[in-house]
Amino acid sequence: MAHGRDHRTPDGMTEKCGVVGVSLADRDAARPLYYSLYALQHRGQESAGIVTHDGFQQHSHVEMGLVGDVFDAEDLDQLNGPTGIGHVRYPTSGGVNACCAQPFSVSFKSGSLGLAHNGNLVNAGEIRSELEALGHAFTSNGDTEVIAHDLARNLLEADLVRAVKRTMSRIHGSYALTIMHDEAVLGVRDPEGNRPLCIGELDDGYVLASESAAIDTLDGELVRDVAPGELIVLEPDGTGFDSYQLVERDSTAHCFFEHVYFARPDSVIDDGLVYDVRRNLGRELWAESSIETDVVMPVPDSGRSFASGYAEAANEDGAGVEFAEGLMKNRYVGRTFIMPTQDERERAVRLKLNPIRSTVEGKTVTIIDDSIVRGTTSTQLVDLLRDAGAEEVHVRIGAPPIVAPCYMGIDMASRDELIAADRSVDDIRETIGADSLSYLSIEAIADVLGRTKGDLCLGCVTGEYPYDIEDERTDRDVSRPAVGSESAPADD
Ligand SMILES: O=P(O)(O)OC[C@H]1O[C@H](OP(=O)(O)OP(=O)(O)O)[C@H](O)[C@@H]1O
Ligand SMILES: NC(=O)CC[C@H](N)C(=O)O
Ligand SMILES: [Mg+2]
Repeated sequence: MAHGRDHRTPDGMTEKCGVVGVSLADRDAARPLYYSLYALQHRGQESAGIVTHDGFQQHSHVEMGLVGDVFDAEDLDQLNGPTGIGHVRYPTSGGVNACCAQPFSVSFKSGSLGLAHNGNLVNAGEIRSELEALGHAFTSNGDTEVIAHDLARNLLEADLVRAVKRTMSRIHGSYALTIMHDEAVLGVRDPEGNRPLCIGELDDGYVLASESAAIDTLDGELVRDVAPGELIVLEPDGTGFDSYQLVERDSTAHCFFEHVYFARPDSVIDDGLVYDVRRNLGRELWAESSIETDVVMPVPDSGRSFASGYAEAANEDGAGVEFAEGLMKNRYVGRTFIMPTQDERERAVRLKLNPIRSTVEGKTVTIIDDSIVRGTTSTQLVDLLRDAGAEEVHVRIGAPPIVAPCYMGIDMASRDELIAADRSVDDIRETIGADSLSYLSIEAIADVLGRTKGDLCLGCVTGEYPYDIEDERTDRDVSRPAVGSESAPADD
């Protein structure tokens, strides 16, 4: 659902975006781009757009709204050309309006540029001021246009690969980009690997996408993840791709929350199937905080794979628990925690989830969810389950407490909205009204993801960010903090 899109503040935040890029041998890219954006709709619901190139000129269709509403058959027919990029947006920088909708198009002396961005820059303001001083005029107040202008400027002085490298040395923060320079399609992943991006092979071409589920939708094969700091250039005739490792870091900062909540369970991210990761996190959750219970129940949607792993591990231990889908989800209500007002979020949770009385009446129930952000979902569910006759309600969460905001592009609200920012686990338990509450440890997250803590971005659960955010704030404007300079890669 397009949660309260009209009510969002001009600098409102949130979720993530999805990017795609396609290069085909001998057919228009518009429909494959459209289907792959449809597969990534969960990553952004504010606007959608496609830019293609037919060898002579660029074609663009970008509008506010959901993928299915933004494009009709006629729009797709007009998007000519075998190469193109696409975007679904959830704003993290700039307005919630058509000016900030993507892909951005820039025309300049040596060609045309289209650019789609998932992520959030922390030094966009600084670069914008510099470019403005050089005469660049911006049409939006977001961070993505800044990348497009910086790259266009570099392309006046350098070849494609060198220009991208220069831009990568200037921008700081998280970014997965798909770019069109004339008919060439490029993919770039930030040096910390914070945002996902992968490459897929089709019968007649190649595709770049935020998540592999988009490649599946096109009946393609996942080739591999784009490496942190890597540039991929798709051959314009769909026959292959070139790779350039432009920036290398000693450590990465992969967003763990991508695996826990954002991505689709059927996507493979950084070599791990999200479904398996969530099931294994659920198994760890049982190992760390088992409790006697009659019924284990997922909080749909994102809690599902965690709960199946939890119940499986419990039964392997001889706990004899029943696994029940006892919370019915209204399929027309989407993600709730991103809604702008508390009133709307509460209403949405009630609209979204309804318990099946017979699965809980007279029973000890354990509900499993991936995360608690503001506590809206868990508070209401505990209440609803008690009203439906549950004797005891235990809550198990497949992530650590969210104690700090996210500056890299997820709606983690401000500290004063986060239920765990200044409360102990027992205080939270009391606030949500549960008989017991346990979260998963940071160690378990790192173990299951097969990474050291130093290679993950854990800012929202530790308050320590892998980016040097100088001016950490408590409001919702994520474009303001400056980042300390990192060693820029040599130009050549
Ligand atoms: O503590 P809160 O502020 O309520 O936020 C946490 C809840 O929000 C998310 O679900 P959401 O409804 O956004 O999406 P989902 O259907 O993918 O689980 C998450 O999965 C939790 O259920
Ligand atoms: N959610 C995202 O990745 C958003 C990309 C970009 N920062 C924007 O706000 O448009
Ligand atoms: Mg949920």
